[in-house]
Amino acid sequence: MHMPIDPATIAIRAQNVTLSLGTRDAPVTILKGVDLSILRGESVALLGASGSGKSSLMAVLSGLERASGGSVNVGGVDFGALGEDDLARARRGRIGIVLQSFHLLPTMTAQENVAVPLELAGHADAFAQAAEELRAVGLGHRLDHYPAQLSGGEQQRVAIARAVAPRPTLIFADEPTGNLDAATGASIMDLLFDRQRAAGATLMIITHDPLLAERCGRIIEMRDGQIVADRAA
Ligand SMILES: Nc1ncnc2c1ncn2[C@@H]1O[C@H](COP(=O)(O)OP(=O)(O)OP(=O)(O)O)[C@@H](O)[C@H]1O
Repeated sequence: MHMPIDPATIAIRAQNVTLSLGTRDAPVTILKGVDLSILRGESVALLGASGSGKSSLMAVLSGLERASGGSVNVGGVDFGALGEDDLARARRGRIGIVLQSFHLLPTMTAQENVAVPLELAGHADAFAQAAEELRAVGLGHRLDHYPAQLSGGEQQRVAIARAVAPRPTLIFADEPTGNLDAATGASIMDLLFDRQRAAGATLMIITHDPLLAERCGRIIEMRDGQIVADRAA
């Protein structure tokens, strides 16, 4: 018998999501009706050819981009029903994002980079907690270093510490190992899974690496703005 899924266990529900960008005269339809439910605690790999819409889907699911049609519900919150301020508030502390090119603030130390989202989320002891998070990713000896003084792998560790520090329920990673050599990338993935488990978070990773995808619990494949495959890894 098909059991209905308890809504409390659903981290993300997307229904018939479309996304059109470009100009009014030359609109480009990027997402063409995406239906997707992701359970709390799942780890999901998003695969697909370049231009298939992976980053766009992640942008919509993380509230960075608004869907043109359909609905996006994250943790029971309907993103489409929220104004800009409420959407920003809903995202803060709930969603952590790790990107391929790290996106650390160059004028801030590692500790300051990690402390910023904690301060925004209202943590009184943001700096002490940031140091703790950096120790958890093996960078306790690099607190006062600026991004330019860190290797790519170290910068990605800082970015992961920053993303997970506010204890988000959702972690999105867009090709988090894309700029790293294979060995460094593998250790970064170990770390990401470790921090996901520690936070009890749901994880979605965009990757071109089939081996990395197999380490996730579920693999979703996109083609031309649609989901064409969805299976357990
Ligand atoms: N602002 C925009 N205006 C118009 N088209 C866009 C815009 N942003 C993205 N696109 C187009 O949408 C399509 C999907 O892009 P997206 O970045 O989501 O793909 P992707 O699967 O993540 O690709 P990659 O693996 O190369 O990062 C591409 O054809 C891209 O050119």
